[in-house]
Amino acid sequence: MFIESTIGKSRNQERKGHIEVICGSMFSGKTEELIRRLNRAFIAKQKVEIFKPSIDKRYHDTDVVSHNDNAIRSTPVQFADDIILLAGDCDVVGIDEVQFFDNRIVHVANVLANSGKRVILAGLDMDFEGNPFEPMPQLLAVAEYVTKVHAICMKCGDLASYSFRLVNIKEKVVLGEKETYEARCRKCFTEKL
Ligand SMILES: Nc1ncnc2c1ncn2[C@@H]1O[C@H](COP(=O)(O)OP(=O)(O)O)[C@@H](O)[C@H]1O
Ligand SMILES: Cc1cn([C@H]2C[C@H](O)[C@@H](COP(=O)(O)O)O2)c(=O)[nH]c1=O
Ligand SMILES: [Zn+2]
Repeated sequence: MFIESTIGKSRNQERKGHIEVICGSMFSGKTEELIRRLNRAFIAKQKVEIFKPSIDKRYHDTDVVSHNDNAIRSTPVQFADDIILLAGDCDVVGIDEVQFFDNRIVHVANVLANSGKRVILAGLDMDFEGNPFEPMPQLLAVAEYVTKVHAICMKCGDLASYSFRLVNIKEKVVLGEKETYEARCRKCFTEKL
């Protein structure tokens, strides 16, 4: 469990920026955990700005929505660099589906954290082939705090780290939910490859 006791100081105290990454497979609870942290920042009366890539319109045009229907308002952005201006003077920046941004998101996360903001990023660490999903490896490298969450394997009930694609499409980016992907453990993921 991620411990927040040393972070998220109130607005009047001196703030040190940092980067948190929440990663894992599909259905592992990344968005739930992002929403949980952001809601606690709201409760602490911190100024929070939330973004997602505009490509992600699965559940809602603007809101960040989890697979179990938790939602939080967000601003969709096309380019990672847009986030720097839009974040303004906020204390906390949350970004979901970071795997859909290009490598500029690494620079953007560093700029925001260097200016004193708490930056919380959630995204897939692996694609449907089990390869690292760029730019997540770079974000994991620059983050101060990394949380890997796990889904439940739909084949055997073990912990799952992989997102198995159920349809025969080879492009890396294919938006979808349960009809297109299922969470699997390493054994169940690899035996079907
Ligand atoms: N195979 C699964 N393992 C765990 N949770 C699942 C699974 N399939 C559906 N869910 C649901 O997905 C929710 C997590 O959704 P979400 O936070 O959107 O995940 P992520 O952002 O990692 O895709 C869980 O609380 C649960 O209700
Ligand atoms: C594995 C994989 C996933 N995607 C897409 C499918 C979903 O639209 C998102 C992941 O959403 P979640 O909040 O993590 O459930 O990414 C993809 O485009 N390519 C892939 O390889
Ligand atoms: Zn399994």
